[in-house]
Amino acid sequence: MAVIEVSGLHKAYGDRKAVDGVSFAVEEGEIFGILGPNGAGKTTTVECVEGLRRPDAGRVRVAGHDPVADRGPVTRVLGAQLQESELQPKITVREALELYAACYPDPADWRALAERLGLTAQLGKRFAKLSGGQKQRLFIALALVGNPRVVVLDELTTGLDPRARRDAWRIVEDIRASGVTVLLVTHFMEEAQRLCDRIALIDRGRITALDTPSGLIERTASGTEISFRPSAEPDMEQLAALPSVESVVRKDGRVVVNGTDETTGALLSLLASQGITAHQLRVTEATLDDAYLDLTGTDT
Ligand SMILES: Nc1ncnc2c1ncn2[C@@H]1O[C@H](COP(=O)(O)OP(=O)(O)OP(=O)(O)O)[C@@H](O)[C@H]1O
Repeated sequence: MAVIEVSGLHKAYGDRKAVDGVSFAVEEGEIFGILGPNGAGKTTTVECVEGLRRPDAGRVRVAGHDPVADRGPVTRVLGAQLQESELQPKITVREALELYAACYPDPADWRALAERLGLTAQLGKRFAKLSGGQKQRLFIALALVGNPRVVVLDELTTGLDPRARRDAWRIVEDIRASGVTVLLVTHFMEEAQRLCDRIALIDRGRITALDTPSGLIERTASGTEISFRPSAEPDMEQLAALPSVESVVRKDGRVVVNGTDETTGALLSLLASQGITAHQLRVTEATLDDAYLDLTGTDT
């Protein structure tokens, strides 16, 4: 069942079309990624989902409710970690959690939440004294304290060091495992590939592709590259006739075959049947980066 439905969403700031006909549906229990370069319209899209912006046109529903007209019901099902959030510098972690918990009719146990997010030792610490990773973990806790069905995480790991980023990824996986649907905005490929069940690629206000990470990668022109030094000269025509082969070339004493995952096994069997050994074998799979460049023609 779709817990978020967006169809034909348009939003402009003056003459600038920030979102230009975006449609997607997020299924209950998935991590759905919105991936795109700066200024693509990601934040504007999720702000319309959160009810923070009124769409110029189109329909948005969160658990069947209109986020602008039905503010109350939407606030009860949706938790949000906003991009570049701030709290009062002097508020402590405990005070922030208590304050936010008091805003909901059926809040989560904030102490258990703090424990789950590794914040127990920081409960007495003031917001201004927290590290970047601790601040982000607090914002995730505040997004979860209302026991939401859906949580929106916007640029969660921007500015975090690699360790804090990996900690945040584990937390996102844990949130999904607890049954909460996640709408994740990011411009990090690795993050989208690792976490998301499905990804909408957005560029200049439009969705250019929507698929699973592996589905997006399969669509890319750059598939699997297999290269090796043959122990004896192979028959290049036979190599070119293998399944899904796009090209076979000789380069610096190596044979370079471009194909798909299916090509690798067939190639190794053919070489074995001819008594040829593939020395220094390298198999390179396309990544989400390649798919992104192929599908949008833009770098992140
Ligand atoms: N309040 C605003 N007033 C005017 N223009 C805005 C406003 N907010 C966003 N824009 C413009 O709308 C476009 C989309 O911005 P948006 O923040 O939605 O993109 P984004 O994909 O989230 O980008 P980023 O990754 O940089 O946050 C951009 O060109 C941006 O400059």
